[in-house]
Amino acid sequence: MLIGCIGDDFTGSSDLANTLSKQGMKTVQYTGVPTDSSSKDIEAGVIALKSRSIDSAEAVQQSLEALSWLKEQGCEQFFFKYCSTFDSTEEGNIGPVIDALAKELNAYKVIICPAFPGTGRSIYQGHLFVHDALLNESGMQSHPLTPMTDPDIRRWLKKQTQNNVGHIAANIVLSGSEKIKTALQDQHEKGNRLIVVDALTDSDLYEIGAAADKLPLITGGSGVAIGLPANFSRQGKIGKERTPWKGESGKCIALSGSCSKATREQVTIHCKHNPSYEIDASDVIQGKLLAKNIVEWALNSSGIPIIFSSADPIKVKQIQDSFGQERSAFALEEFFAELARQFVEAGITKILTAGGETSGAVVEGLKLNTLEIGPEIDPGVPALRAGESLVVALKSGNFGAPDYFEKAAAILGGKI
Ligand SMILES: Nc1ncnc2c1ncn2[C@@H]1O[C@H](COP(=O)(O)OP(=O)(O)OP(=O)(O)O)[C@@H](O)[C@H]1O
Ligand SMILES: O=C(O)[C@@H](O)C(=O)CO
Repeated sequence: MLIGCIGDDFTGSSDLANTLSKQGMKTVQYTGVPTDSSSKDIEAGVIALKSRSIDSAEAVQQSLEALSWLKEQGCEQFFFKYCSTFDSTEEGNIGPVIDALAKELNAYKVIICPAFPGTGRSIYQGHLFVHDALLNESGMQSHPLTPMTDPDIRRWLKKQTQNNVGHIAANIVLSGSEKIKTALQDQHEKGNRLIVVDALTDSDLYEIGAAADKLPLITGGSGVAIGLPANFSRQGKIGKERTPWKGESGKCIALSGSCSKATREQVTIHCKHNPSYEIDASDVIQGKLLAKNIVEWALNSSGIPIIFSSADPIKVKQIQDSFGQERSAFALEEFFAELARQFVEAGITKILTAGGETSGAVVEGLKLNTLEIGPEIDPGVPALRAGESLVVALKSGNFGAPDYFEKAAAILGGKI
C-alpha cells in the first residue's frame, strides 16, 4: 500500500477513495481498523472511522490505531480526511487528531486544505467558501452536530490545535508547485507546523499535490488528494488493472437521515415520482415505530422507495430541544441501521444512504468491512461493492445533483 488514509466519517472516506481511484490508484475503503493485513495489490487504503462527532480523546486514539495499521501495510504517505466544510466543534476533533498524527509521523509542513472545487468548496485568504457564500452563511451554521459559525479556517483550527498555524495565500498557490514548496519551507522555518493552503480550482490542487511529494502527512477534503497519485505514477509505482463495475439487479431502497440543504432538495424531488415514507423523529426516539412495518411497506412499493427523517433546521431544533441532540441522533441512526439490516435480510441488493453519520450507522449495522470503489455517481460519491450481492452508495449531506437518488439507483443497477 502506498497511500494510507484515515477518514473521520464514512461518506467522506468514500469521497476520498473515489478521488484516489479516479486518479488511477487501486483503492479500498475499510470500515474501522482491519484485523488482517491488506491484499498486496491495494495501492491506497482508506480507513473509515466515525470519529467526527465523538469525544476528541477517543477520536485521537482511534486515528492512532488506524495509523499504526496503515504503517504496517508499508504506506509511504498518510492522509487525514475531514469534511470539505471543516465540520468540527470548537473543541475538536480535527486539530487534536492532526496534532497526534503529526507527532507520531514526525511530520512538519502539514497541509490543511479542505477545498473541493468540484462541489463548490474553495479557500481564499484562509476563509472557506461554499459556492459564493462564506461557510458560516452557507447553511452550515445550522448543522445539527457541528454548526460552522466561523469561515476563517486558521482561526477555527487555532482553537483546536497545540501547534502554530500558518497560511499560504492564493497568489503563491497560483505560481505553481515550486513556489508552494518554498512557501511550505518558509512557514516551517517560522515555526508553523499546520499550514492552511488556499485553493480555488482543481489545477491549484494538482500543484499543491506536486508540492506535497514525499511529505509524510497531508490533511484536507478529498480535493487535495487529486494531485498525490501522480507523484507515485511518476515513479512507476501505480497502474494496476481495474475490475470492471458490475451492478446488481432488483429493487433499490433509499435511506436518508441527512438534514443538509442538498439532501432535502433531492428528497423532495425524489418523492414526486417514488414512494416515500417520512419518519417521525419523535416516534422513533420514543420507540413507537417498528422497522418491520416500514420494510414491509417498501417491499410492496414500486419504484425506488425512500425512507427519510430529513427535516429543516427548525424541526431538527425542536426535536433536539425535546430529547437532546445525542439521544435523538443515536435513536435515528440506530433505526436506519435496523432498517438496512432488515432490508438485506429480505434480499435487497442495492441501498442508498444519505448523510455521513447515517451512512456510518448503516455500514456498521450491516458489518460491511471492505468496500471496493466503483464508478462515480456525482462528485464525491462513488458506487461501492460491499459484498457478493450487495452494492451501496454513501452520500455526504451536501453532495449530489438534484436527481441524485434516481441516478445513483441506475448506476448501482449497472448502468454507467
Ligand atoms: N428529523 C430529525 N430531527 C433531529 N435529528 C435528526 C433528524 N433527522 C436526522 N437527524 C440526525 O441528524 C444527523 C444528520 O447527520 P448526517 O451526518 O447523517 O447528515 P448530514 O449532516 O447531512 O451529512 P454530512 O455529515 O455528510 O454532511 C444524524 O445524527 C441524524 O440522526
Ligand atoms: O468532504 C466532504 O464534504 C465530504 O466528503 C464529507 O466529509 C461530508 O461528510
